[in-house]
Amino acid sequence: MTAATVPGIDDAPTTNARLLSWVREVAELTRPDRIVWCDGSDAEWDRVTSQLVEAGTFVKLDEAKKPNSFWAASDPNDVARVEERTFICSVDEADAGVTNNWMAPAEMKSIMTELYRGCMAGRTMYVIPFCMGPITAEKPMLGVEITDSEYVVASMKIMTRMGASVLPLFDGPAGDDFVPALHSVGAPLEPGQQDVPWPCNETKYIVHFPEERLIWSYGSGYGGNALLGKKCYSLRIASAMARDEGWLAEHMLILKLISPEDKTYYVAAAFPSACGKTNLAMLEPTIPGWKVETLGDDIAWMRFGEDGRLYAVNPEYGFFGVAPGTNWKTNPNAMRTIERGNSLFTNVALTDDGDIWWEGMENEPSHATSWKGKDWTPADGEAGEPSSHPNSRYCTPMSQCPVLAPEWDDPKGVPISAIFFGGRRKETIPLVTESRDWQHGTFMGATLSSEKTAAATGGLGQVRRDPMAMLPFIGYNVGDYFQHWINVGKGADADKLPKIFYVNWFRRGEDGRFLWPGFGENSRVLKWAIERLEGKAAAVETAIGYVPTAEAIDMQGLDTPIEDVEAALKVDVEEWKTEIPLIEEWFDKIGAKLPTSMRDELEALKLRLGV
Ligand SMILES: C=CCn1c(=O)c2[nH]c(Cc3ccc(NC(C)=O)cc3)nc2n(CCCC)c1=O
Ligand SMILES: [Mn+2]
Repeated sequence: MTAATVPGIDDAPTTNARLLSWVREVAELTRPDRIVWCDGSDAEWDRVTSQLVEAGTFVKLDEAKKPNSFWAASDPNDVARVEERTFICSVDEADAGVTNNWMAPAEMKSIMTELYRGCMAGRTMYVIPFCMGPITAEKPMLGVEITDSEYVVASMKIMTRMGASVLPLFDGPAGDDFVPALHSVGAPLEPGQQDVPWPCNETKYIVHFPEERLIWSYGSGYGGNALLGKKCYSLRIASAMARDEGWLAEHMLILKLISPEDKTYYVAAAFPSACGKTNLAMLEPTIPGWKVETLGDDIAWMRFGEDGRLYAVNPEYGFFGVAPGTNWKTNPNAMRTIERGNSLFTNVALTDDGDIWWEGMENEPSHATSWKGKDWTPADGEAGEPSSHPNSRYCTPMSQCPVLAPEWDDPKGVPISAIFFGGRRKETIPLVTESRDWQHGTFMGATLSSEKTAAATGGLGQVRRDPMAMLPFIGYNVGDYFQHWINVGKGADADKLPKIFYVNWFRRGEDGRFLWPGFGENSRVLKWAIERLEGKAAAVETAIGYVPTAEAIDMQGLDTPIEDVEAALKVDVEEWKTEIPLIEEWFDKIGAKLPTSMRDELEALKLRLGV
């Protein structure tokens, strides 16, 4: 059987020659039993979700509790991004840099071609045309994911604009530049062989060929590895595009802040995973009269507008959020979004009455089915067996978010007034620090540090450098990435650039208690930052940047003792002196491609600290 005879090969709803020949080539190699061109319709959703229920991958939730929603359990060995199996296969190794795994493109292609050979036997090859960002953009950012996973088809309908709505674009000028993204779970089926609920392969490769704008993924069915429009396209490939074309593809939320005087400000913020980034994106401010609306919780593409300001769009169409810790206190808007249904829940607990539950959510069930498909009770939780995996996810349509900003789909994007970098540090780093200028702000982002989280496999709790929270997502050399940020600043009108701030919600006192109440109270920090932009708020110039005194923070209604706020804001020169060698170690690791201006910023910091 050649590709030409695969059922579905001629159902192509497009005349895009490049796409047709790529689909034929892949079908030739992977040998699927049939080809389905995805149209993103509700009928298609019903087909693939029913098939997943059939296969035992999905359990349909109670219609009254979560309409049109499903619980899914992955293979316990396929639960997170696999950073050690993620590669940037640039032509030159130097372009991958020290923070990426690299292999020569030709070698990687020969290895993966053999893995792909016949890998879709017994399966359906789905062709998913999608668009990252508004389809009305001047230059729609198109991609096509080929996959043999129904789970991916269902998830991509939530996370991207996909199917019939984007197809016409493939027959227009943007159609020539679509990013091909090939995915297989790597589990061919022999005739008559019974499938498993979560097919995957012990051998996993998540590979990017940046110069070709090409993505090859094999062996994992899990979100970050398999939904290729997200981390693979919108960050790793897009960051290489952005470097070449003079824009920014960043791991940032986008939120809209509305003051009591009805003034609007847009903020982008980068935090490593599990730092509460989605909670900030959907914040319920505690200070009267202030409102937050959401534009995105994970990725921001920022381009200069005619007025010289940076305009951000969110390339995604849904939220793929960390479930544990999400509840009616920490993120009521996320809870309201998922309550509306049309969502997928992976590696969370299934309650006996057909709903989902996870650690931190209200109303702990006395019995449930754990993410491993086993009986679970709170006693198991106490015995260290959580009901849900720490990296379990909800996948839900953005359009259902009650505080979604009306301009969420505006192809122009929104003008960014402030950029926040932040990490999870129990000491040294103050609650909020304003940068001296763009270059100093770039240094803050470049030296961002955070305690490790569950989103990636590996140790929990220790501090790691995570520049701009992009460490796992930079599609090229990290030193060149910093240089690109510096170049963006140089090419712009200084007073049109967003002001850069650094925040840390997680500082603890001697007794180990959190000094700052966080969550909705973070609106007080956002307010201070906005007032700084307006020249209305006070700050003290310190060795590390401009830091508010506790008095400069709006404390009305806050029952946190002012001593705690002062401790949260303290710049302890001695502590910072211990930070310097850690930064030097990080800069030495980057080596020759580290921009001299970053070295200069470090030397200037040492001077200001009296090191
Ligand atoms: C917009 C909110 C950002 N944010 C925070 O600002 C934040 N702060 C903290 C630490 C903290 C935890 C509990 C309390 N207080 C009580 C009463 O439990 C205070 C601070 N945790 C936080 N979290 C949860 C992090 C894990 C995902 C968080 O998301
Ligand atoms: Mn993320």
